[in-house]
Amino acid sequence: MGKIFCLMGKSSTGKDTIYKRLLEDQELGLQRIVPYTTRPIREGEQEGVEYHFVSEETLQCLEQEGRVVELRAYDTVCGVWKYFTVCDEHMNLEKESYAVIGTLESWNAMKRYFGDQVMVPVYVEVEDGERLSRALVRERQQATPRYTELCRRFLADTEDFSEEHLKEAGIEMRFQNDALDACISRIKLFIQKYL
Ligand SMILES: Nc1ncnc2c1ncn2[C@@H]1O[C@H](COP(=O)(O)OP(=O)(O)OP(=O)(O)O)[C@@H](O)[C@H]1O
Repeated sequence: MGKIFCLMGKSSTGKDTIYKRLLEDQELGLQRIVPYTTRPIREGEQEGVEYHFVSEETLQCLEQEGRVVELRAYDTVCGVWKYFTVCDEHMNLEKESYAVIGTLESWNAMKRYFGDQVMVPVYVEVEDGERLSRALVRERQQATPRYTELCRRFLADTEDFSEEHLKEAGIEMRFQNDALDACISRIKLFIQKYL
């Protein structure tokens, strides 16, 4: 049976960077779970790459079939957009293992759906001052930096990833992302024990 390795952590802890490197690693052979959304496709995006872009009707069908693993709905100025994970025909847990980036909420939902035997948490941490500094460097590079949103997320993280919430979610092991390569090596060794 394959595993699903779920990368979690506060904002700017390096989840996306680590995720890409893990997926590139041929020795691990981890697969991606392409998320679904009901938001319209944007220029430059491709169906099945960033997301599977589906209608509200398709979402309802998937829900009726019991295939929706977790769902988040956002009330935007363009209407309600839903982002969700589907256990679809592309998934083959008998043969493959997967990597995903998750929130604590999606982690809990995936655990309920796939069970403890399948789900493995990979929780990434960075000292707060360093994390804020990395977030700022990244935001400065954006065409329109959104510093208010950066601050909002930074503060929200404290509550979202409180020790209490981590304990409830059964997350004990932590990976410090100080030096990137060393952190990825530690995560790789950890993952290999399950494969
Ligand atoms: N070990 C590291 N040392 C220095 N910079 C790093 C390290 N790891 C990642 N970074 C940088 O920190 C920034 C945040 O990393 P990344 O975008 O991967 O984080 P994230 O956890 O996916 O963030 P978010 O959840 O906010 O999208 C990026 O600019 C990335 O290049």
